[in-house]
Amino acid sequence: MAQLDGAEVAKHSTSDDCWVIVHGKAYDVTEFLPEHPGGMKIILKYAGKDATEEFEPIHPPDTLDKYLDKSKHLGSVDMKTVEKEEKEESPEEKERLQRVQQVPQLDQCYNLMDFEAVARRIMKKTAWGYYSSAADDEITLRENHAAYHRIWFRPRILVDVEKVDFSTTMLGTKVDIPFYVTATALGKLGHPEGEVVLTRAAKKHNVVQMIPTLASCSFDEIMDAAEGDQVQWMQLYVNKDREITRKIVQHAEKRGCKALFITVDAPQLGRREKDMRSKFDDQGTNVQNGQQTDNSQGAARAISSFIDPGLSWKDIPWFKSITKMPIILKGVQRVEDVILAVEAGVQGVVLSNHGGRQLDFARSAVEVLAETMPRLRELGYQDKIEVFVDGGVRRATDIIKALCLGAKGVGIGRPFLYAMSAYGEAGVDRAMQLLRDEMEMNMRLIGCTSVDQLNPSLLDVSSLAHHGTGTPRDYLTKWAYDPLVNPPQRSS
Ligand SMILES: Cc1cc2c(cc1C)[n+](S(=O)(=O)[O-])c1c(=O)[nH]c(=O)nc-1n2C[C@H](O)[C@H](O)[C@H](O)COP(=O)(O)O
Repeated sequence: MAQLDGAEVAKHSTSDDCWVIVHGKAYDVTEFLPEHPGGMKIILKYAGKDATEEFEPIHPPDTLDKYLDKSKHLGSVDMKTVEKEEKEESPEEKERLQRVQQVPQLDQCYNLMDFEAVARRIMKKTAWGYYSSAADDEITLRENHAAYHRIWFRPRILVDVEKVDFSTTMLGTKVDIPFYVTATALGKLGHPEGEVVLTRAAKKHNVVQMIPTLASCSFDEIMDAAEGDQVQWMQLYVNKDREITRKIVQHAEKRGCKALFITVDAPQLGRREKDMRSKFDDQGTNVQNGQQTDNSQGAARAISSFIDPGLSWKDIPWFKSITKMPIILKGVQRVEDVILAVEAGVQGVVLSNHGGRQLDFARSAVEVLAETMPRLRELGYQDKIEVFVDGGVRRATDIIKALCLGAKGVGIGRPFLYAMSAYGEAGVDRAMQLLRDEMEMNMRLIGCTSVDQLNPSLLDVSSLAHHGTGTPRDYLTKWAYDPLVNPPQRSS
């Protein structure tokens, strides 16, 4: 079949007749336009043109093969005949590219928050907006990390802590350190290779990677990037069309995924205003000219219209009928639902509020954990289910606190995205190594040599449930004795 000419494709550039080019091939998307989850405007912006750069971070490469009828695949395009759009870099983009040139040396990152600081300065606005955003006023986003600061250690002393081993098992898989890479969508917003960067770093540190439904890479690309007996889990957003969900789950099991994490806290994706704002700007929608603004709610809403808000406990038996993989409910937020999960016969829960991206003012996972484990022990359920937490974990002390309270392990999201976005695989590798070094030191300092010694007696959680009550200002110290504020006056 002769190659299509760029000028020919350019003729099809209206909402009644719309062709786009992706990865050197032309597609007739006219009938698909009204169904596009991200709205029509973003496609029409590239009507008759090459849309690859915009398409790439949001859609796995096999998207068009999977979801666009073959009759709309028009064949390859002679890209030499496609007019290149001269993109004038905005002043902000010029400044950002300068900051990229001045990125700090990787070994100047000493903790996970350093990666966030660098990523914030160098990431594209859309990417930073999507990764960093959380729901509404982002109270829960901040509470997720702050809650760990309300837990204090009661360390043991005079324990021989020369040999420390913090390996453990999660859902039957032996891991070197009790965290896993949790599911976070759209990896290619931060790095051109996307989620496979996390796969390689997870292999190096023998930690598990959870593959997101909404990955930029295709599921098979991420599975293929795994090496040897590397373990990966599948995170699932349940589709309204259960046949699609069945196919995804059974394919994941066939490919060797070792567990199915069903996300249950997102019947609708949360309202993430930073994400919405950046999408709004990037589309150059000019509300001043009275145009109907695109109602795309940012990347999140654009990619999630398929999620079934009707998912409920009555669906669990169906999931157990279509897969032998252990089933874990990700996004449980109260002990009553953990008990229902045990009674529904699932193998685990992740206590999580989606990194604060869903219901604002949901409690932190670690607070729910402190409520849950004593109740499970009362009911004799503590060995019937594996309990994980995620959200706001930024230090090994956070991991140790969660394990002392009874978690099997913790999921970590944004820090690895930021490390990947700023420094690629080397960044994720360093982030994991930093956590490993912190784990070794802090296990020693609390007087433990293995994970099974971690228990609630090592913690003081008496402040944990006190949300946001700071300690009263000690003005006496501040004003009367603080030499920086009131330097001693020379006596006359
Ligand atoms: C940061 C982030 C988190 C996402 C995430 C995308 C990003 C950029 N996405 S989302 O687009 O739909 O919201 C997912 C997702 O695909 N599926 C999911 O189960 N959790 C998703 N989460 C939540 C994630 O699995 C953890 O619950 C959360 O990241 C833990 O908090 P930290 O980021 O503070 O570690």
